[in-house]
Amino acid sequence: MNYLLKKNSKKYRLRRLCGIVKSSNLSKLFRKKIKYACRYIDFGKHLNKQCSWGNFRASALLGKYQDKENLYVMRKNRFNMNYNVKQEQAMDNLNKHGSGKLVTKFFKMLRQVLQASKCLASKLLKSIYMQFQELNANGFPNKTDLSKNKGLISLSSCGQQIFTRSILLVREKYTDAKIWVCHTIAYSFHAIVTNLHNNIRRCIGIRKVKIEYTDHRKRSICPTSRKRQLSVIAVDYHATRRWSHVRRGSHHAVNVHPREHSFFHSKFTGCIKDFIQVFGPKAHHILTQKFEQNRRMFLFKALGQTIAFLFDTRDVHLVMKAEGRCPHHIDFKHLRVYREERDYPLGVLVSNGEVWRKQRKILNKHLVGTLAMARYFPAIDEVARLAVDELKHDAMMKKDFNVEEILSDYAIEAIGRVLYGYEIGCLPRTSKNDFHKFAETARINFGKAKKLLLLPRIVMVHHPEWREHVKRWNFLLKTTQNAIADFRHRQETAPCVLSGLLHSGELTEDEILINITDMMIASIDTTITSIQWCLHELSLNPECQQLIVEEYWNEGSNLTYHTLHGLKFLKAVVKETLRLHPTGFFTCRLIKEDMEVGSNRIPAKTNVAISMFVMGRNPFLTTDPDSFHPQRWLKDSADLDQFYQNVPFGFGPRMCLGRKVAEMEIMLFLLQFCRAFRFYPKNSDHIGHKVQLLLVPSKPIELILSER
Ligand code: HEM
Repeated sequence: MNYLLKKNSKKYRLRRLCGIVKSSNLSKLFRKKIKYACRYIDFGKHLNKQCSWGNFRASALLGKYQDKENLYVMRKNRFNMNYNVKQEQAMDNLNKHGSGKLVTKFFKMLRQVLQASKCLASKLLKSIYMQFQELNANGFPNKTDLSKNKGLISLSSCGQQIFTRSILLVREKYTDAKIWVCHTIAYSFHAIVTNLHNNIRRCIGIRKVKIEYTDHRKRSICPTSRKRQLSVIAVDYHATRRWSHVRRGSHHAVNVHPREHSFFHSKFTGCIKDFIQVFGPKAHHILTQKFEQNRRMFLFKALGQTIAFLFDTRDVHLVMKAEGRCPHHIDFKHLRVYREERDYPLGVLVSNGEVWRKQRKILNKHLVGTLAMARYFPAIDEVARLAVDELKHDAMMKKDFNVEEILSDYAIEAIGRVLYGYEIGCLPRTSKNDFHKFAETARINFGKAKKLLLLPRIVMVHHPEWREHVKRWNFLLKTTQNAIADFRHRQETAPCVLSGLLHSGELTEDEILINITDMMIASIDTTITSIQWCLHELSLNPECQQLIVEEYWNEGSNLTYHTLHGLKFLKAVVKETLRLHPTGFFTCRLIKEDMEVGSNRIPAKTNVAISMFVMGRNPFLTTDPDSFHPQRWLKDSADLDQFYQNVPFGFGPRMCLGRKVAEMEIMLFLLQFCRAFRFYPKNSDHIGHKVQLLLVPSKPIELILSER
């Protein structure tokens, strides 16, 4: 019969109620009274309907306490605790009407209660939501907080919406957290939880939820037992701790176990528009939005490609731990196809697996060790001084100068000296040469790459842009070939990467050609942009400029590679700038094995992307994430969250090959620049970000310089 009635209709609920009452050994008269009284009961249109249904049913069952005393106890426990029903009014009613009319009066009172609860429940909802917001802002409770009772949130057993919302909030942060619920009345709780099922499923985007009722010793318990009396919800951070401070036996633990869920049915899937935007100028903005919505992961699936963006440091750490000896990078298809068609080796940037590992090991010897870096220090220091001298000269002659132009010359010359060991003619400035053209071509290539990257191979090689791409790459390789030939003709050069590679004979000529070209390309724009951002932040914070200079004088003016690394504040300025403005704003890995991210399973061979921009500004990892505050890096910490806040060069064995060179270039330029000038922004315009494969300033950074 019930099934013929529309679900959730008043009549349907009534029938169900009667069914319950029947089974609870009540007198015939009592059942009749209930039936009658039900007509007057407000089912809580303004509340979540199912939620008032849960309360009502629980309350109705309690109606079997027919004597005055018990009703009072029930009323006190149940209603006064949660709904603030006026006790005296209820007592008056009881006294006036006596026990004969008790049942009818009980339902009248219940109606009042439900009406009163409308506004109270919404208040409660608000307050619990606020508590969660506060917890969100201050970080979720950790073990210590839990033991101090922080993180306990009182919850009305009626608050289905609240409960769902709370679970949702908790799950956003800790998907594998256990949710502990201690409740007022097991009956109503069970009803709510059963009804909640659907809501939870909808909210957290999983298909099936298995709910287990266990006590604090993990023993199964009957959900309909009526022993428990407390109304608390809390989160056990690592699901290892028991609620020792909650009275023994006074709570139930409800473990919400998501059943295994297919990754490809995740509700956090972006549409094709999102996917294209992720390669557009507002990509950083889109990712920040997705992070705010989903906190943990977001999936872009379009044009035959799937990328899962991970936002949580724990997941990123898992990726890093699982990547092994040979991390698999995203496929730079446009470069790979060009090289394969011409029988060139793929080089360290494009290759994967053992081929990559072999080359990377050899290149590491020349670009990563302290010994190698110390050898390049004098050359880069000299180029930094030359660049600042040029600026001083321009300032003295009151010439119009462009910091970006000088920075470009600096970046090309500095990497040129590291790779080739001789002056490549960009600083001191002379006329434009092939390396200027090389940098310009590389820049164009960077900008156009995304168009080709999105196309399938067969379409890509027939696209008009492909011909241009080939021409540009022919030029880039030719320039490197000429530079290598030039190196061979020279009698003497400073220590450099090329001499090391040629002498060791570990790489073939073609491998050297491709890797040197890639390194040159990878270094120029990344370094220019990073220095620009540093200058921008320092111009807004003149006290930091002063601190850099003071630190330099305190360390003693004899600068070497080792004393440079003693300049802690300068280092912190670079770190803080790259946290706020990571030039390469995301990196990718192809995961080799299935990975669990909360309730989702990411299958092996999926591209996983990690956004340094989003992680750097994650409010859960640091306080005041949008402000420039280098001091936060002055105390060393082994904290995982802090580590992943600052990964502008990537992480693991596949981390940027030129990290040490880039850091040295940036630090030396800033040091010389701050020693020479005080500088301020030319206008007060806000400078935002724009993505051109790299994260660059949305407007040119213009400075006013005054000599120190
Ligand atoms: C501030 C400047 C720089 C930034 C922000 C930067 C950033 C990055 C990032 C984020 C990656 C990907 C790392 C990963 O996937 O985990 C990368 C890779 C790479 N970078 Fe840099 N980079 C910079 C300067 C340089 C310089 C100066 C060189 C040249 C010596 C260079 C050469 C490379 C190469 C060859 C790779 C590929 C490494 C591999 O796949 O094994 N980069 N860089």
